[in-house]
Amino acid sequence: MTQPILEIANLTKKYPGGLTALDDVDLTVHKGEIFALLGPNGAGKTTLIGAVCGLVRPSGGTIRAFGHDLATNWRSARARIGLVPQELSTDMFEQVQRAVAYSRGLFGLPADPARIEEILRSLSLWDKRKEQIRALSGGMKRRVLIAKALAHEPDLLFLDEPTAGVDVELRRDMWKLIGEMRERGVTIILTTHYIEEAEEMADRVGIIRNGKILMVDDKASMMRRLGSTEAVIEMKQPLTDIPDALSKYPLTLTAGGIHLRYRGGDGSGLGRAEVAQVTRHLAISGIEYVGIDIRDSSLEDIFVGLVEESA
Ligand SMILES: Nc1ncnc2c1ncn2[C@@H]1O[C@H](COP(=O)(O)OP(=O)(O)OP(=O)(O)O)[C@@H](O)[C@H]1O
Repeated sequence: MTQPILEIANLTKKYPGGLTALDDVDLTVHKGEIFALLGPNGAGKTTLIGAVCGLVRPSGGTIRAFGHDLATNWRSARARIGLVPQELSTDMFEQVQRAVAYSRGLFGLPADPARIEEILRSLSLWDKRKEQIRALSGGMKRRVLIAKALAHEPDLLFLDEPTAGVDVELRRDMWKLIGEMRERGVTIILTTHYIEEAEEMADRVGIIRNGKILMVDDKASMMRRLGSTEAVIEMKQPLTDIPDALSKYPLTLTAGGIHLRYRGGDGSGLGRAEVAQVTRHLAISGIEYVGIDIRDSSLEDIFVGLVEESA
């Protein structure tokens, strides 16, 4: 996973009116990876995708895709990029199969009914191929968007909030489908509000807010770097002080001394090991406790923390 497919440097977008939607963004995505761009509403995710797909004109910076500078070599790079937008804007009266075949033609590729059939079947759209898009359910419309984006067999696929507003079952199907596309060698960049989605699917996660990339890392090292463990040990009798022998651990007393709280570790298991040491010490010292509640931070906790910190 070393070959860069997309290299973005110092990318800035100021919209007329003065809003800076992208602020000096650097980002490199490698061949074959699933990259999730995670950020709250208005963070700049759609603008970033739009800049790569030629829908938004950057105010500054460079974008290279497949080794070509998009400013000078846009057409050949764009033909290898697919975009699944958030919403279907055209084609409502068109039949599914024709709309998908048309998308392929837009990129100058020869018609290939067998390929279109394969795409429609893989998205469970084959039975609906003769239906008008407007007659489909929301979930099926979303599948049509994906089929249209895959029709010209892109090497790099952008999915802008692929599962926003879809039910749990369809979300699972989407995840499966994205996994299958990756197996076929497609590099995937998806935007999402759903931490669960980034956690489940992505190899690497970029967190964006106010047009700035706050952090890019693979999930495991993000958790190691920013993760922590929290535990509440419920004492049988309230403690007045933390025993001296436990002073090296990140402990506090709350709930009138009934709760001995631990907050520390680094997401690598250290926190749990330290909580075990604390309870062992309590047992040896004859200090009784009646329960332990222990929890490792999730990517969600990390995301919320980062976004709040930068607010
Ligand atoms: N055409 C435009 N003109 C002016 N401002 C715009 C335009 N498009 C987007 N913006 C603003 O740029 C900022 C970034 O918007 P963008 O749609 O890129 O965010 P996003 O992260 O995709 O948000 P969401 O998750 O809500 O889709 C927002 O403040 C938005 O209002």
